[in-house]
Amino acid sequence: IIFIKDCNTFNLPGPRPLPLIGNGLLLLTKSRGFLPLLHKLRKQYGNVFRAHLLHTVYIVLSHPKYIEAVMSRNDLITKGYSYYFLKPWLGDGLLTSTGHRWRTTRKFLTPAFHFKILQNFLPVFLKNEKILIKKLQNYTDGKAFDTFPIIALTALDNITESIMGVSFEAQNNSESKYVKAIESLTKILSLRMRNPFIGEDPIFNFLPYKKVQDEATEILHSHTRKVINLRREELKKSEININSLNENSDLGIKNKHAFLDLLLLSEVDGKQISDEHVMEEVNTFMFEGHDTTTSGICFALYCLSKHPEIQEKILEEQKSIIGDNLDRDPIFTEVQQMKYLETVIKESLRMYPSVPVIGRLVTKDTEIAGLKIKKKASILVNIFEMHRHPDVYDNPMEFRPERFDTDSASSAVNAFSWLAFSAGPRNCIGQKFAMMEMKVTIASIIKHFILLPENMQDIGLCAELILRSDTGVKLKLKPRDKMY
Ligand code: HEM
Repeated sequence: IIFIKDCNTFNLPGPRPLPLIGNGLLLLTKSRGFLPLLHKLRKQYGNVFRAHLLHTVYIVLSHPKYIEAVMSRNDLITKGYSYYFLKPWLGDGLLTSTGHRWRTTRKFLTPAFHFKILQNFLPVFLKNEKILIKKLQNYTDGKAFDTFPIIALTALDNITESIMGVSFEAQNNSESKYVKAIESLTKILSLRMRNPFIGEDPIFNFLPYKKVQDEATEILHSHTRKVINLRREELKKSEININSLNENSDLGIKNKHAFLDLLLLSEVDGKQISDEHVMEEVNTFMFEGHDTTTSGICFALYCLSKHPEIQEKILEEQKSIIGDNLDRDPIFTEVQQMKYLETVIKESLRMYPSVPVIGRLVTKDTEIAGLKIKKKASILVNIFEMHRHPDVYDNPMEFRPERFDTDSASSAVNAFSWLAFSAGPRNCIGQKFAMMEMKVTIASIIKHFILLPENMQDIGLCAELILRSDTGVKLKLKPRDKMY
């Protein structure tokens, strides 16, 4: 009766809920079935539909008309129920927190991602890209291989050495417990998000998944503790203190390891930041800062492997910026000039957004684009579906970077129809960092190799917090002739 009342209250189309379980059975899919299921439901019920998971109503949006109305609001900043599952791992870090805690932390951390600080990370990305290129030389035997585990280590080194200011050289250790723990934990967390029964703590706590989750979380937390302790030791030995953090260098650049140093040395609301808060932010940024860019780089390489002509255009752009000696490292302003490469990355993030679905919780009765939404509803913004919606992008399955060429008359991309980095107050704080890292890494790979497609038809996309593939994001490599 409650569900029938709910259906009427929301006055939205959607599958008919069963007593108690709602649409729980319908949504019980394997990881690779989740995005196709949301696609099927969108086709059946339209750009906004509802589904019930036990006691929670989910409102799924797939069109900019509704999505813009949610993302641009300052009072819709609380994350949806699904983020609850992230708490044992990320606590109240920037991704999962809300209210005063989120506002003060966001304001305090934003300067750490200023472009003047980002310039200092270019040498880190260039150093790690060179180690990656050496490793990739071992994959030129003509066989297809999965790029994900290799790029994940590069991205992990990039985030730890830049914003954390410490080095573990994950790329030189082929087995990274950290990367493996993230993979198994995100699998369990996404299962809990999809499966309402496993989502319930009293059931989950008795399942073997709980033990796997606890073990993986401990591996991740102990790695984070190591990062923090190492940086603490280095700070003790160095001249850096709260006063030097606030001083600008000649270039107007604050301390280059601003992120972790800020957390360790500064005060918020008149108090030193607690150890627990520091842990939560470091866990959040280690995860958000490497798994997302890994997914972004791997799917971009995958798209490029199917488009030799686009690889050539990237190479042409590199020559026009760097000159004929492509072995020379780019400087910061040159990375910013790589506009064509940027359109390639945007187009690849359109088709393969690293974060395919995001959620918000409605904390008071409200109206969104003419829809009356009741308190406690959970909104799912289906970025993946919107990015492939034929009403939003013509021929959406065609890989066409020119869509994002701002000089071209045909580029008519509305600000809210490309949401790879989300938008509004809770957009991605690391987007400039990510774009620079992806440009540096992809440009270097294209300069050294020709990417060839692997013949498999089905890439088995899985929305496991981050977009992955259960078959691996595969391609083949051929060394590029040095004549360029
Ligand atoms: C291709 C790379 C990336 C993509 C596609 C991406 C995408 C996103 C998206 C869609 C959100 C919104 C999530 C939500 O509302 O649930 C987000 C938030 C966030 N991202 Fe990124 N991200 C990327 C890289 C990074 C990097 C490199 C960092 C850190 C250095 C980072 C740190 C964060 C944080 C901390 C948040 C939460 C921000 C807040 O709520 O205030 N991301 N990102």
